[in-house]
Amino acid sequence: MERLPGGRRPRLVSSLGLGRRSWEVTLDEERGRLAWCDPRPPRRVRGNCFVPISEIIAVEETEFNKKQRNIGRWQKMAKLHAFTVYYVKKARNHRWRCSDVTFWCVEEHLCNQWIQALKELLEMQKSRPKQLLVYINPYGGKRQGKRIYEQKVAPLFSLASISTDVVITERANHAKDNLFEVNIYKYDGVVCVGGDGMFSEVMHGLIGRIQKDSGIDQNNPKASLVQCNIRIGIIPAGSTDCICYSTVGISDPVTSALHIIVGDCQPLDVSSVHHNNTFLKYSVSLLGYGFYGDILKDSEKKRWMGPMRYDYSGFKTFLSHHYYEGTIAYQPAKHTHGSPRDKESCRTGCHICKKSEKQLAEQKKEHGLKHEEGEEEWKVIKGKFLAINAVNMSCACPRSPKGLSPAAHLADGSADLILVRKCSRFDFLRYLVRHTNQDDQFDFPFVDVYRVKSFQFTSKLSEDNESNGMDIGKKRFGQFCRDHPACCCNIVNSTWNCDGETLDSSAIEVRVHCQLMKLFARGIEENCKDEAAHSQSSIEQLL
Ligand SMILES: Nc1ncnc2c1ncn2[C@@H]1O[C@H](COP(=O)(O)OP(=O)(O)OP(=O)(O)O)[C@@H](O)[C@H]1O
Ligand SMILES: CCCCCCCCCCCCC/C=C/[C@@H](O)[C@H](CO)NC(=O)CCCCC
Ligand SMILES: [Ca+2]
Repeated sequence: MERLPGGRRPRLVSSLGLGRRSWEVTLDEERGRLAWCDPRPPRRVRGNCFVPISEIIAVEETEFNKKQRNIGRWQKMAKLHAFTVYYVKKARNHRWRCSDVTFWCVEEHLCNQWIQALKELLEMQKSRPKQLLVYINPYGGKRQGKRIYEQKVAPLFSLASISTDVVITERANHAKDNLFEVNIYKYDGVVCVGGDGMFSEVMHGLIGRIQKDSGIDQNNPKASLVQCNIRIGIIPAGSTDCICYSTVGISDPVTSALHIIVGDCQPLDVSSVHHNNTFLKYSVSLLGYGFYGDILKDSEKKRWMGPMRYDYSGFKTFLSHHYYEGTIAYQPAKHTHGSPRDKESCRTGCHICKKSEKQLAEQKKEHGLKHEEGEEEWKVIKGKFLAINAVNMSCACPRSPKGLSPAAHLADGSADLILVRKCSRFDFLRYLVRHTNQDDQFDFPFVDVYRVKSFQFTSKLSEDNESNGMDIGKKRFGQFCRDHPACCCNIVNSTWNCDGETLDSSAIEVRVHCQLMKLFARGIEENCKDEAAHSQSSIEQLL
């Protein structure tokens, strides 16, 4: 066997046919890649290509005649043997596609040797799922979930030899209830086909099931929750698909399916939301009061409009320009090094999230499962707000590719609390427009942003009701402030939008749980010029 530079020993090096030419193909186990190079490349064509083994989807013996173009004299001289390697091809804007390359040779045993070596290496990729539980919401987004799964995702899972149990949901909460009944521990992951609402259901089912099995009471706001190690994969087929977009960089079913196949793992912070020692919900993307709560409440009546409902209700809510009075108390996130005003965003392998992971592991070692509530200071803010948004991630989505808080981290154990105070309609519009361009949306005197590990909110109305008893008269006399009829000050409460679902209570207590769950994703990759993608395009010129 030949030696590579530095005396390293490749697993296999052979001269194999690719198209009409003979290539030197190397399976380099140490560098973890399959490489092929043309010893005599035609002018202006680069003759080196490689695929990381971690991004190979499958390898299959190929019936040569079916797959190949005319390869000239070789075909006439002997029976040829071939194998095809399916791999991830990275395209623009974080989009992944399944590409393939077929190598051929005359000796059957050489072909088999290659297939076996590649299969052995794929078997060694221990983070790849073998068995998945799939929930499909047939009514999410544009009602394409079932078609998307059957046409785009299932064939890839089957190519990668992943076996699946598929449940097509028949009602809301079907998936969540089902996760309390099935043996979840036999699966390497759970896949949801739908939008953020469907993801939320599956997350509640999984986290809830793990706490139940571990004897943790979710109603205790101070409980130290048990991490969920069964990863969730999101095949986007909803209206906003913010969680998929913010963790993968694109909302595209094939890209997400490939991240699942290669066994990516992205930890995710989860916020628990309580009211009066009662558990309400978990949130991973947006907890929004005021503007986003009102949009959601209005849009729920317009579900039949599909994804367009958010534009319609967004416009209506913008015109109504309601603001709400209340008090926020928060604990700053001192453990994390970033700030919401950072220019750098959370990306694959983020060092800030890695630090939090280390801290979490140390905490666990020291205190076991016991929760250590730091006696850290609470800061209190009273005011009139158009929007109160708490985000655990950037909340990037196709409507706003940089999101509500562009520098928020996926797994640092903190949330960004954004307070948009009473301002004119024009200023609020300027603020919204900055979500769609490169300007800083926090650079306004009426916008404040804090990185927090927990917060509480009470509306003025519930504070007044608590101190005076329920003032029914106030409610009956219409919903606007009687002292200032034109001021848009709303004496009824807004609603909390919790990852796209409304909460029943306006007074809430929120705590961020660092890396409580994991996704089949790797965060957003830096936009580097990908060497492999370059080489691949030159192969295509050759074939
Ligand atoms: N078979 C079903 N019938 C009715 N509702 C369902 C069914 N299956 C799931 N649901 C519910 O539908 C809600 C919305 O689903 P989903 O998130 O997939 O779509 P969406 O609302 O269009 O997208 P997004 O959440 O991204 O805005 C979920 O909260 C889920 O509980
Ligand atoms: C003049 C143009 C101004 C445009 C401004 C655009 C700003 C868009 C920011 C979008 C932020 C989305 C946050 C994600 C929230 C999800 O958890 C939730 C569930 O899917 N979606 C909504 O509540 C749906 C929320 C829909 C908001 C429109
Ligand atoms: Ca976070």
